[in-house]
Amino acid sequence: MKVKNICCIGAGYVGGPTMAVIAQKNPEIKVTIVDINEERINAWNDSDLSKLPIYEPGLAEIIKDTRGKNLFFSTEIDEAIDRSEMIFISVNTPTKTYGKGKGQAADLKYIELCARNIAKVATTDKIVVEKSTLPVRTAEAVKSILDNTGNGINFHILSNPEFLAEGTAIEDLLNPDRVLIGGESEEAIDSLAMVYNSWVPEDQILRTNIWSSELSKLTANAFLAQRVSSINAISELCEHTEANVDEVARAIGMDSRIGPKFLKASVGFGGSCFQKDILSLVYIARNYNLNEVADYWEQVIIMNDHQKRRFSDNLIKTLYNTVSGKKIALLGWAFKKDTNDTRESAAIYVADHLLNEQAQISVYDPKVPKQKVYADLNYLNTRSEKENETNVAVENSPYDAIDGAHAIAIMTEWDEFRNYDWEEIYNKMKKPAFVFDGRNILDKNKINKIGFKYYSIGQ
Ligand SMILES: NC(=O)C1=CN([C@@H]2O[C@H](COP(=O)(O)OP(=O)(O)OC[C@H]3O[C@@H](n4cnc5c(N)ncnc54)[C@H](O)[C@@H]3O)[C@@H](O)[C@H]2O)C=CC1
Ligand SMILES: O=C(O)[C@H]1O[C@H](OP(=O)(O)OP(=O)(O)OC[C@H]2O[C@@H](n3ccc(=O)[nH]c3=O)[C@H](O)[C@@H]2O)[C@H](O)[C@@H](O)[C@@H]1O
Repeated sequence: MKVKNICCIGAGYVGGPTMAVIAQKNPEIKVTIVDINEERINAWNDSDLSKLPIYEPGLAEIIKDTRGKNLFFSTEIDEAIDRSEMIFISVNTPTKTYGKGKGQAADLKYIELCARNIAKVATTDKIVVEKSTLPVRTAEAVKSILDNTGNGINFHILSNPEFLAEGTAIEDLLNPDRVLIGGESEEAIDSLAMVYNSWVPEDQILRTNIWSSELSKLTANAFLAQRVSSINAISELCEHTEANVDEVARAIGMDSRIGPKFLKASVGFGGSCFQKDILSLVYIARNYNLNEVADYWEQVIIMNDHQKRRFSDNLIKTLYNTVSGKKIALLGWAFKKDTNDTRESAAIYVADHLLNEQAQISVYDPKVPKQKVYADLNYLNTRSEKENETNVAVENSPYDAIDGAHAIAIMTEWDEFRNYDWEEIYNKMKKPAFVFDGRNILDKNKINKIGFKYYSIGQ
């Protein structure tokens, strides 16, 4: 069946870019993205494209091309559901913060609400596509809700996990390594494959059973995160042995069996998904009493927490064992470059740790607004909002952030950081001027020559 109307529930980092590309590549399909968050929908509809709720290179151009033609953003959820033959569920699936599985299991309440909503309003047959990342066997629950609370119509459930990375979302969507579709109904799978076929070659559209598809998404993220934790583990060993982690990464990455990607040592991975998805995998494994499997994957998170912690511990130790009253400038707050997303960013935890040691923090990030920095710190609940406000300054210019600072900590690998006038920065800082490069982006020789005391990861 050729689909004419698509609805996507969830106008977030996945729903927005994914549907924008689907709309651009399928001008004959009307795509409506709906969300309960009115403010977010209004921002997607803003005529000023710099106000879109998500920053992604290339996204604004596609929105400009498609919005109002065959791409629509709306809060009229029921109407969009009933009008569409295919409904993507792209809502958030965060780690549970309450009850059974607290701190580990994925919270599926938003998924269930979507399923109930679809069942309630749908009057014609629907293909329901799981776009959100879900624990393996969630489709069983979704199907049960749809079949038991629906109006006697047919629902086909597909799993179509998303593999885009933030900062390169548009590039990843336009040139995916593969599109994965899991399901039971060949016809439903064909309908979704046809949507992607407008730009993705058939041999890159992988068809599997629904459980393999659900589990592949968690597995892919677990493997990617594991590579980062593996190289970060080696980075600590490098610091004790005079080996250089970037050289080690290059040497092993040239082995075609290992490959060069995802071997960049860092202050620790962040982002909304790696930690949440591994925790979800660990929880599932424990539920099946597979404790060795659970312990194995849990270690990836333990290593990542250790890496964040040892970065700030090292900074404090180097600053003569105290940062009390000292100004520490954090360059970067986003969890990686080219995104305004700060979820689980290492910067939050490093700042929190330094604040516990009574440091004065200043922050500069090219894309993260001031209120987001405070919201991230307040969410931790470590101290009062007032204290965060007093001890943290968020600046609009990097030169203001570093003015009079004892140390700089580079938290995000924004390209612009490389090109700053580091001589001027040096002149404006307290001496000795320390730089802790959590991303290994600066030229060590150049920085040392200026007079900085430079510390990087794994070198
Ligand atoms: N952020 C990323 O790069 C990636 C995320 N994913 C997965 O995609 C899913 C969505 O992630 P994001 O887009 O980052 O989340 P997000 O939090 O940016 O967006 C989710 C949106 O869903 C809306 N929503 C929640 N419940 C709703 C309901 N009942 N009805 C209507 N709207 C509702 C929220 O208001 C929110 O705007 C998650 O499962 C995540 O694991 C997968 C690949 C990449
Ligand atoms: O499910 C998801 O949400 C997505 O999670 C990741 O994408 P994302 O988190 O957006 O970004 P990544 O590029 O994977 O980076 C994650 C974190 O690891 C860090 N990282 C990455 C690579 C590396 O070599 N070293 C390293 O420290 C990054 O700085 C960042 O903090 C995956 O790469 C996507 O395929 C997946 O769809």
